Amino acid sequence: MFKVSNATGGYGKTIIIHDVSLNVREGEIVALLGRNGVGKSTLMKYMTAIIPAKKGKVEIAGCPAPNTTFGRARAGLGYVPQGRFVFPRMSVTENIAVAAATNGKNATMAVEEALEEFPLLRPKATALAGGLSGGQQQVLALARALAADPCILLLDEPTEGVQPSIIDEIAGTLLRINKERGISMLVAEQDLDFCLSIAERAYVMERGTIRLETDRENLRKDKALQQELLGV
Ligand SMILES: Nc1ncnc2c1ncn2[C@@H]1O[C@H](COP(=O)(O)OP(=O)(O)OP(=O)(O)O)[C@@H](O)[C@H]1O
Repeated sequence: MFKVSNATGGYGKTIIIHDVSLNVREGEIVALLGRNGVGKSTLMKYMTAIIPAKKGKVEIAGCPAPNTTFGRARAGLGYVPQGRFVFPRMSVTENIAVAAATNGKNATMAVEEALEEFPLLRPKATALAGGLSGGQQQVLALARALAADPCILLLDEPTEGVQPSIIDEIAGTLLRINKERGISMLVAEQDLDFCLSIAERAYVMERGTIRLETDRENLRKDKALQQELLGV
């Protein structure tokens, strides 16, 4: 349902990702693992058309993806970037309303749905997003992405800067959304345990390429692989 073929791109003349191909099937949660700097975020920026493609193609729900970031969002590609990038000077509800507008959704309804789905945001509804904790901003970034009704969600290091006690909650939330709404997910991470708790399948990146594709059981068992590719 989401497919990337021969993705090659980077910044200016510097190519960071080389011939990357992967797919996420309907209803699946797939991890994109790799050490710092291997190109996970760059690949996500390629998928969302934030950086231009030198080569390769992206398909969303079986159709060629539009060329622009906005077009891809409208085609059903949701994105929670690394560092979350909530709009800090907007309130929680304004952050959600802006995202709903992307898809021509009724903003009031989208805000109510989000507050229903993520009750911890309700007491903060009128607070500025910039004043929330890391975990709360992560939840807001997720709520914002969901407000546009994506069919596939890309999450870039959702556990980064989040207290360990909240990481399990984020895992539970992603599993619930996946199950209840059937949204497929690709999750870029360095946190192996987090990935093992949510993803059935994983791609492991090394130096801008996919080094291997594996499943949860193999990844869990293969300590040598964990050490070599992830340093854990
Ligand atoms: N805006 C940019 N301009 C130039 N080079 C960049 C830019 N962003 C990232 N890079 C380079 O691209 C390479 C891959 O970085 P990227 O952030 O994609 O890796 P990553 O696997 O997501 O790592 P991390 O876990 O640290 O986010 C690195 O060498 C990085 O220095």
